[in-house]
Amino acid sequence: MASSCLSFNASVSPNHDLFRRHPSSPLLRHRPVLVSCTSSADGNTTTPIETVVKPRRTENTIRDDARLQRSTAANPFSARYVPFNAPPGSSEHYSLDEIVYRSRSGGLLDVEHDMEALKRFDGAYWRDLFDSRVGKSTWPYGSGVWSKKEWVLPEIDDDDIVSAFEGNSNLFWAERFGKKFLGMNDLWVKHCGISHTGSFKDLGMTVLVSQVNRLRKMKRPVVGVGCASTGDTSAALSAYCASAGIPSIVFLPANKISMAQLVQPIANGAFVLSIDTDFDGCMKLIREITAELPIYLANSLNSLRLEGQKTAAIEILQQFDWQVPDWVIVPGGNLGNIYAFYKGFKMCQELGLVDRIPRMVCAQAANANPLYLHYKSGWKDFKPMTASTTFASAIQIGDPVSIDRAVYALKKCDGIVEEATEEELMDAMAQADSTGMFICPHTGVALTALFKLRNRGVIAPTDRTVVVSTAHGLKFTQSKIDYHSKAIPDMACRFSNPPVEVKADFGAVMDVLKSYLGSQTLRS
Ligand SMILES: Cc1ncc(COP(=O)(O)O)c(C=O)c1O
Ligand SMILES: N[C@@H](CCOP(=O)(O)O)C(=O)O
Repeated sequence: MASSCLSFNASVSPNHDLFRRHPSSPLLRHRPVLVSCTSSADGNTTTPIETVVKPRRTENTIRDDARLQRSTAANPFSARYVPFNAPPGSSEHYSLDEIVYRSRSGGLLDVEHDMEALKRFDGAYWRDLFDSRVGKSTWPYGSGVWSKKEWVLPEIDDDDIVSAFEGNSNLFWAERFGKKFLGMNDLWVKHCGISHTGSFKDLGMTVLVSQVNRLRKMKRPVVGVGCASTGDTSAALSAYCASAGIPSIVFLPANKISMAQLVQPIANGAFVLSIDTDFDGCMKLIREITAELPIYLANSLNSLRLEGQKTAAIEILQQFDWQVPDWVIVPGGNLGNIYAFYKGFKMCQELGLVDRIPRMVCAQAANANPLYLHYKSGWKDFKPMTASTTFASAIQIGDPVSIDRAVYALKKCDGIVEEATEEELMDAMAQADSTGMFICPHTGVALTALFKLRNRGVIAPTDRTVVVSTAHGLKFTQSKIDYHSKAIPDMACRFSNPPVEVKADFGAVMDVLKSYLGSQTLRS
């Protein structure tokens, strides 16, 4: 039975930042106080632990502060690798300190948490704990990922964590876009791209690079960390590695990523290989290379990444004050993220923070749509494909490594797969931008899925719907320039807004302004 750790006048917790404030703090005087608990040997009862909150020394860094306040009590939480969707009775498992990406049978792995240990604390405990850490600068909980550390990498030492205080991204109420284009009143955009390196990959990379940092301190054979990338994984990997002083190696498909993405690993000092193939070709190569050389694999084939990415789902629930949205729409490429979202929602349900999970939609570009075709075939045979060029270049992937994870997640949440043509995704991006957003083409793919599901009446006007925006629009300005200058062959660019060229002359400027203002008056 889970025991609530809420009590009044309780002693302070050694484990949790909430209690790093002095207990007489006015903030704590009139509210229930979380206490940290140790478990009894039988695992059924929990006991509060007392700790002394030591005063901060001015020469301390936030890491020193965290070290000072650290608990001496044994950490009751743990996690390990198991085969993904293992058959009942399977005993195969690996320590997270092992370097392993595949199960014995060659299948995917998953990080399995000791759910019984986590269940000794009830949903209210976890909600309050996570809420108490938001908006603080306490190491490492100032990060939206590490504020959920017990559910992510419970055993890592805070000192080994490499974090840019990622996560805690804004959940934007898309009021005007929802009303104007969809007749919706409860549409939200989770801006995962407003982040350290401009995409949701930071959430997973902080976890992976932290674990690598730990492995290197343990003298495990990891000389560098490598990935194949369509531009966002490489940016995140190189930034987190640079911050920890770890060499990073990135395999990029030549001429297939944006200039802004290409310059990120270059600036962060990564060893950048521009390879004359597509992403799937790069992925195949990095898998072969990491099997031969002491280079740790950083793509989402490595299930550690998904532990960080799943916190975006927990964050959405938290931002809605633990109310569950009806729909969450995620653009999909290599297909790790859709499973990460499912896992985050599912853990919240299993641990009693919420009572249900949302339905999810995975949105793909029609030019790179192997999951969509698989879904349309009634989940019959999965056929990898050669993906064609798409403005949503970060999801130009034809042979996604996490196909099994994605299918599992979508089946479990009664999910849907949709696709977007180039014209649809570019129009949707322009429409969103015209209401004050500045989204990436991948988010345009997700918005197209929303348009289609609204038009078919699958998503109702009042359904609370979250569209996950996966990268910052500033990484993809060339696609916006092409669209607004109507420079795309066979595309009407219906929502383009090209600049008006005018002579440096008062009369000429007056003329164009009068005509513009007239058109505005007529429209309103
Ligand atoms: C901006 C962006 N959106 C969406 C995705 C798709 O995520 P996933 O590969 O986890 O499906 C990626 C990467 O693949 C991406 O970089
Ligand atoms: N969009 C990704 C593609 C690789 O995905 P990953 O999640 O497996 O690393 C990128 O930016 O490289």
